[in-house]
Amino acid sequence: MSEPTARKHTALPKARILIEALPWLTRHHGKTVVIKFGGNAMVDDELKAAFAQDVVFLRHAGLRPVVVHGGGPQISAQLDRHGLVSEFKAGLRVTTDDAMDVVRMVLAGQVQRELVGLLNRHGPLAVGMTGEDAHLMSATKHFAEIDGEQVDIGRVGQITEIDTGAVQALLDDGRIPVVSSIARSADDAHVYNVNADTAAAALAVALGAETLVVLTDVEGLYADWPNSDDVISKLTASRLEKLLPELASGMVPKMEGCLYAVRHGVTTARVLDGRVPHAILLEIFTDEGIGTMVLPDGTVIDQRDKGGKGGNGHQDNQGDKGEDQ
Ligand SMILES: Nc1ncnc2c1ncn2[C@@H]1O[C@H](COP(=O)(O)OP(=O)(O)O)[C@@H](O)[C@H]1O
Ligand SMILES: CC(=O)N[C@@H](CCC(=O)OP(=O)(O)O)C(=O)O
Repeated sequence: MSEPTARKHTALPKARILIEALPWLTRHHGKTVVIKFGGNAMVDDELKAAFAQDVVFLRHAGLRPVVVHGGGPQISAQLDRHGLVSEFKAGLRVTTDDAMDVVRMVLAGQVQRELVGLLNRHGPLAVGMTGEDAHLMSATKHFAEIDGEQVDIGRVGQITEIDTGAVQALLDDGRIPVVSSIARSADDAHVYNVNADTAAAALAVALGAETLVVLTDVEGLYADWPNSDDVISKLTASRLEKLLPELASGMVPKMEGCLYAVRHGVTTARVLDGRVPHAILLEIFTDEGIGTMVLPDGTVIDQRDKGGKGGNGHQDNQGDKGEDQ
């Protein structure tokens, strides 16, 4: 009759793992988390399935997850099939009227549908929408700024207004909104292409989210990219602001989005490696913080403050203290 005891012992590590999550479950319960799922982190089927599991896990753990997705590589591939070139200026796609049709078709008709399908394998949870639906995102024309000049990049929008009503209703109903980064035009009958990082950050602020999570295809924000692969584990808004001019194109909208989010009420913004399976669960529910965490200025971070504001396994990065306080 010793078997039940032996079985209990073998299961103990699992219990420890669950208990490790307890402070995080307590802290995040009922909180809104906006997750940006990016194009380059989105190309592997196993990773996509793991991402969907993580988001459903968050929902069942009592959080209110909202997914905003990109699809840059998928858009570029489809434009190529149509014989249209992909050109980026200041990190944004130059979007002609023809290209806009393709962007909308790929994001809303292909990428979003796939994500909704993956999430709904776990139950009737995900509902897809674009920024056009129920006036979720309104935008006006955005001009890229290159060397101090305003450059016309076509139908690229800057968000002017967010109406969170439909998203809040879905969240209140226990659903997982999956949002494509296309905005309705505030001034004509057409739509605008919005960078998905920017859209996710704006939505996180409008929803009063606790956390913005941006998945990408690198470990996090590198301190001296491309010369070194030292990841900045944690930094404050002011330090990030100083680093922004040194960042290269793909990271610019991500880190600008993180900065905007923490400067407008979001408690933490995190950039995570979407190539790591279950990166979201590791980040949110374990002591091993991964990736880069951006915190509002003046946040006091204590490694022992498990489950407290900003206190998971993220190590202080040198130079992070003092200059930002
Ligand atoms: N300081 C930096 N730290 C990390 N990545 C950087 C940095 N500066 C530029 N990058 C580049 O930004 C890329 C991420 O942006 P992007 O490819 O647009 O991501 P996604 O497709 O996930 O939205 C990285 O693959 C890297 O090449
Ligand atoms: C204006 C602009 O550049 N829009 C992006 C929208 C998709 C996106 O942001 O996708 P990723 O997150 O995968 O890069 C684009 O057309 O590629």
